[in-house]
Amino acid sequence: MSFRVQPAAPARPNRCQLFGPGSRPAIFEKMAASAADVINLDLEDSVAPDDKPAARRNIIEASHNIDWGSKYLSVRINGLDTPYWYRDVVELLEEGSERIDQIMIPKVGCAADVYAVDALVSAIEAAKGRKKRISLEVIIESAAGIAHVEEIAAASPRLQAMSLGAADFAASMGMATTGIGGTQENYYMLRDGAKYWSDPWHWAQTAIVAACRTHGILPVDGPFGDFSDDEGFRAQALRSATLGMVGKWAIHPKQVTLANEVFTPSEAAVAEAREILAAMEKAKAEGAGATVYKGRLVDIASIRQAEVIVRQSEMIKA
Ligand SMILES: CC(=O)SCCNC(=O)CCNC(=O)[C@H](O)C(C)(C)COP(=O)(O)OP(=O)(O)OC[C@H]1O[C@@H](n2cnc3c(N)ncnc32)[C@H](O)[C@@H]1OP(=O)(O)O
Ligand SMILES: O=CC(=O)O
Ligand SMILES: [Mg+2]
Repeated sequence: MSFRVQPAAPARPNRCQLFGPGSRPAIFEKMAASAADVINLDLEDSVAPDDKPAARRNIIEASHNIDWGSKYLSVRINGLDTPYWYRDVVELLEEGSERIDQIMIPKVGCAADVYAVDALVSAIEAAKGRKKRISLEVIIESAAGIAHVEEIAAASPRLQAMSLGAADFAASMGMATTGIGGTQENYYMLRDGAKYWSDPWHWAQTAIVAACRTHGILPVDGPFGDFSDDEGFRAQALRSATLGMVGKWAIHPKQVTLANEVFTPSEAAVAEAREILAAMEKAKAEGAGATVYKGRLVDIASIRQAEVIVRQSEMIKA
């Protein structure tokens, strides 16, 4: 480990972030009753321009009137290139209740984008005497966002989470696809006439995970657009979890269970992790730094790997 120790990410479950348009208040109660850890009420791309003011009102009212239970309540504001974002922040924090936990900033391209929102949030909190310190989350969904991902991750002590937004990311990168996440028909290797599909989101995900882990932020996989394709969602989510992401968005309620399943360590995985820890305790007592578990090497690094799984499981149960 570097002399600069890797900070821990916020210790709260973030297995599924359920989205819903702020212009559709009829679904807010259903979102609150869902099994998602995080709720994202949207003011951005799922809300038509003429509906933005009404959507703000709906979200402000819902922050006062709906019982959101223990959910982490986040509101996605509009991008900093629009005329809407400052009113989103001002109205939400001047009139919204203390129940709002977080603001999500879309299409972040550099650290200064986060700094600008942080400054506005800080001023309103102080002016209004708000008690709860609002946290921030960002979406990496542009060429600039991925190019500056590390400085963005370091941009504010308020920053808790960072998602990959596959739809806007694909558009910004000029990718030849209209698919939101998952396997892309034309992204394959060819060998002896057989196609082997590859993952075009992989490099962006790993860049996000590395930036997040460096700065103690939760890395999250964004939307999977085809909500009729459960197996496609599961495959994408399993890849994300394997790479170190802690959760995934749901853009339809049926994706919540799928995300929770993938991002909750299975009993078998936890049992195995505990066995590895026990095997290493025994090795340590015998003066060894490495031993054999089920025919394979485990050593002191295996302790750290196993602890990731045990910690995740205990945090979810708490
Ligand atoms: C690329 C991005 O930026 S993604 C993030 C922004 N996008 C969003 O927020 C979109 C979120 N999702 C939605 O708006 C909707 O789910 C849609 C438009 C995709 C589909 O909506 P519908 O056509 O109503 O879906 P469907 O008929 O299958 O809904 C089934 C039930 O779930 C409810 N429901 C639909 N969406 C949601 C939701 N996001 N949260 C909670 N409940 C929901 C419906 O009201 C319906 O309830 P009912 O059985 O009591 O009648
Ligand atoms: O905002 C999300 C995206 O995929 O774009
Ligand atoms: Mg987007």
